[in-house]
Amino acid sequence: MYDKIIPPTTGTKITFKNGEPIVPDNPIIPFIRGDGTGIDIWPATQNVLDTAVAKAYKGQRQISWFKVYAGDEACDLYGTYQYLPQDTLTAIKEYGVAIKGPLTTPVGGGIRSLNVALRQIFDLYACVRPCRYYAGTPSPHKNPEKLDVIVYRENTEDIYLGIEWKQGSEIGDRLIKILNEDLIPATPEHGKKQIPLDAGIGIKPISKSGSQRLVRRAIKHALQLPKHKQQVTLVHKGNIMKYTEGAFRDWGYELATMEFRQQCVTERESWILSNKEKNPEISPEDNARQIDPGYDALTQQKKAQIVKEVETVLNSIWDSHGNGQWKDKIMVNDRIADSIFQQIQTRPDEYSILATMNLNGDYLSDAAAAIVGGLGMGPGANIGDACAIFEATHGTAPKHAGLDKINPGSVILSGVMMLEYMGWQEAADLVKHGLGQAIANSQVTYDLARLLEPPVEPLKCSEFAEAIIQHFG
Ligand SMILES: NC(=O)C1=CN([C@@H]2O[C@H](COP(=O)(O)OP(=O)(O)OC[C@H]3O[C@@H](n4cnc5c(N)ncnc54)[C@H](OP(=O)(O)O)[C@@H]3O)[C@@H](O)[C@H]2O)C=CC1
Ligand SMILES: O=C(O)CCC(=O)C(=O)O
Ligand SMILES: [Mg+2]
Repeated sequence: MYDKIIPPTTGTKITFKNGEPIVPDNPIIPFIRGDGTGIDIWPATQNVLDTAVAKAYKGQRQISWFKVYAGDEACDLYGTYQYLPQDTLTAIKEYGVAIKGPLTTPVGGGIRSLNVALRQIFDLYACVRPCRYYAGTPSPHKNPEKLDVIVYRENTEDIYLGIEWKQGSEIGDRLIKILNEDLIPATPEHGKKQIPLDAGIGIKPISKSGSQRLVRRAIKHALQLPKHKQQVTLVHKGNIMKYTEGAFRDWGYELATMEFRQQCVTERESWILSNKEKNPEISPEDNARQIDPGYDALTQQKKAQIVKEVETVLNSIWDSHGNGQWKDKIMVNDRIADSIFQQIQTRPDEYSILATMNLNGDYLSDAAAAIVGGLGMGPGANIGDACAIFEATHGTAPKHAGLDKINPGSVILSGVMMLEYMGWQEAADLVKHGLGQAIANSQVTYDLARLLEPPVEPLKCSEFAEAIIQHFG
């Protein structure tokens, strides 16, 4: 079955039922060490996870790690350009749950991202990146503890599908010609627009099914959160990209109000309902005026549309959502992407789950991680219906590679997400506690040490892992 790797002789595989993992006490879990600082981070992570599992379950549960290869390490073993060998894909498919360090992607030319390829191959459509604050972590923000969000990033489409043509390539030029001469003129709303003849071209597909399965998972996750965090914000740049990003928003609302009608209320619905709660006699027109501040300046047709929206909401959900019942439902709202970048800084406590398309989520997860202490504190999970791969938000940080210096926190916390996904909450809690205590004691790596006031002597990557373990208690 395998060419150059041998699975552990003990342990069994994780299986899936209805999209959920069924985990034995001794699962075999493939891991990819990763390029660059992966060489430092992975041993530190494995040490912490194994010690936590041993302490929590006293030998009754244990992970059998299965080393598989990707990136530079894979080329060393399998030969030149063998960045993602079939062995690795076979192992992840067979064992279902895996964890990885970061992998290098060259800019401009060269191979396409191995990280993205893994997500696409295994259809890991939800990239889940929680950003929460650990007390004592230095941050450029005054109140970083107010940010407690989970970026739910669509992980398989958008421009990450990687369908693009280089400037000057034969097919790229043909495509521009067809668009300029045929397709754009045939679309009246595009007027006389033309694509510059010396452009590179990329395609941005956003599908209804892809958007809705992501939002479905985000809403299901919101249902598990404490009441005050039960909110899903659809993040988009739909004012500019109407049929991709705008459609993502519309499909998100459609899913929330069709599939989760009893559990969800949209922000606009909540305004309509609360207007009537405050003034039971309010006319649909006055209600419409209050939800749309520019109402009086609108055309008759637009006004009629909003009045109709008010009437429809009151007729369809007043009984189930009115009289304040909506306050116990999941709030689904939307924000324009550029605005959400400032909102998570200026009004962080107003947000919980941020459902995004691929590119926006990539940007937003780095930005949110920065608020709570930087990329060393940004874990992540790529989740599908029959597979999950856990990995940090950050990349290979090559300038720090091999120095036993980098912060392993993000991969360790990705391991925590994996333990929680497996239902091994006791071990996950030990790691979270140990990490929280280490940081609270200013036992931190260089990235956090340099921000502390006064600065402290940094721990090495491996020493930070040991400090976490010491604080298991
Ligand atoms: N999923 C993946 O595997 C990902 C892979 N990549 C790839 O990684 C490579 C390098 O990307 P790059 O743009 O440099 O981004 P990186 O995320 O690798 O690093 C950028 C900077 O972020 C800080 N940083 C990153 N990781 C940590 C950490 N664990 N602890 C503390 N600080 C950290 C460092 O800042 P400072 O030096 O200031 O301390 C580092 O120089 C590229 O090839 C890219 O494509 C990128 C993102 C994700
Ligand atoms: O794959 C890469 O090189 C970058 C991916 C990335 O930035 C991310 O997933 O956050
Ligand atoms: Mg990124």
